[in-house]
Amino acid sequence: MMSEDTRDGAASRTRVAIVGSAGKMGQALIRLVKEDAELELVAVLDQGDPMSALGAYPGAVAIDFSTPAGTLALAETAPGAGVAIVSGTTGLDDAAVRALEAASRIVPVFTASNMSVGVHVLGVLIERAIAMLGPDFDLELIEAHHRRKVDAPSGTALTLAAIAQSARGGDPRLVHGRHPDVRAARGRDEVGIHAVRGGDVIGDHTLLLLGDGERLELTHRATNRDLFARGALRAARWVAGRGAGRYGMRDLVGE
Ligand SMILES: NC(=O)C1=CN([C@@H]2O[C@H](COP(=O)(O)OP(=O)(O)OC[C@H]3O[C@@H](n4cnc5c(N)ncnc54)[C@H](OP(=O)(O)O)[C@@H]3O)[C@@H](O)[C@H]2O)C=CC1
Ligand SMILES: O=C(O)C1=N[C@H](C(=O)O)C[C@H](O)C1
Repeated sequence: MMSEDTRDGAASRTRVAIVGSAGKMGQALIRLVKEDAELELVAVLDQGDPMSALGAYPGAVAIDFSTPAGTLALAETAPGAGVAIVSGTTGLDDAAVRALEAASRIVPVFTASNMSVGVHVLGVLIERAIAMLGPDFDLELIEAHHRRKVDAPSGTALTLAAIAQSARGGDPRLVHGRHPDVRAARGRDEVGIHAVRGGDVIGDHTLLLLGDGERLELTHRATNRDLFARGALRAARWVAGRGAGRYGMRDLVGE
């Protein structure tokens, strides 16, 4: 754990700690926080650093892009430290999900599987398109990410699939990929979901709405990780000083 000295005049700035600081997102966040006059970087934590160090920064916001274990440790520590949470970590296990929920009864907890406003808008468009097209269009979601991503499907794909399932109604089941052993036509009440991994793809998400004689393709492509970092910093500014509770992109940008 490295502590950063508080600079003169820092009192009015939002103090942030970065969890997962040595990672791809952590590094982007540190760079952008240092460029932002409204933010003050007070601590950086990565694998092996004691989360208890957050106890020195009550009122700060911990921004977490790490792993399920990192998120769990943060969620267990932040309430006692009086630190708000902004977490973008995906592929969380039940323990981390439960710990975030428990933490939100004591401190503000902002979570989003994707901190891009564009992806939030994609979710709104998906909801609207499904409502307007009706049940005769088949829904298949495809995501692509870099070769180092460990969770699949992406958190974003799961969020968008849940939006699609809810908009379709009737409890359609999520079908992961198509397997050669399963010889069957596509069911009507399915949402297909497919993960592609390779190269340096930052993050692509497409919902195919496949009808008879026509199809729609709703796509978001991220071309830079700063996109997600900027969203997380906006969330950190927004969440600082709020009451305990659970918050997300809808609270930040509306709809
Ligand atoms: N919501 C969003 O908008 C976005 C979400 N993400 C998600 O954020 C997460 C991180 O992504 P990315 O930065 O690409 O991943 P990286 O693997 O590059 O970085 C994760 C970092 O967290 C560290 N870490 C592991 N365990 C802990 C722990 N217990 N405490 C603190 N730090 C820990 C890792 O250390 P070590 O390498 O030693 O394990 C690593 O330095 C992923 O879940 C990803 O899906 C990513 C981009 C956008
Ligand atoms: O691991 C990544 O890189 C990303 N993860 C998030 C996800 O799982 O949805 C968001 C973004 O697509 C990049």
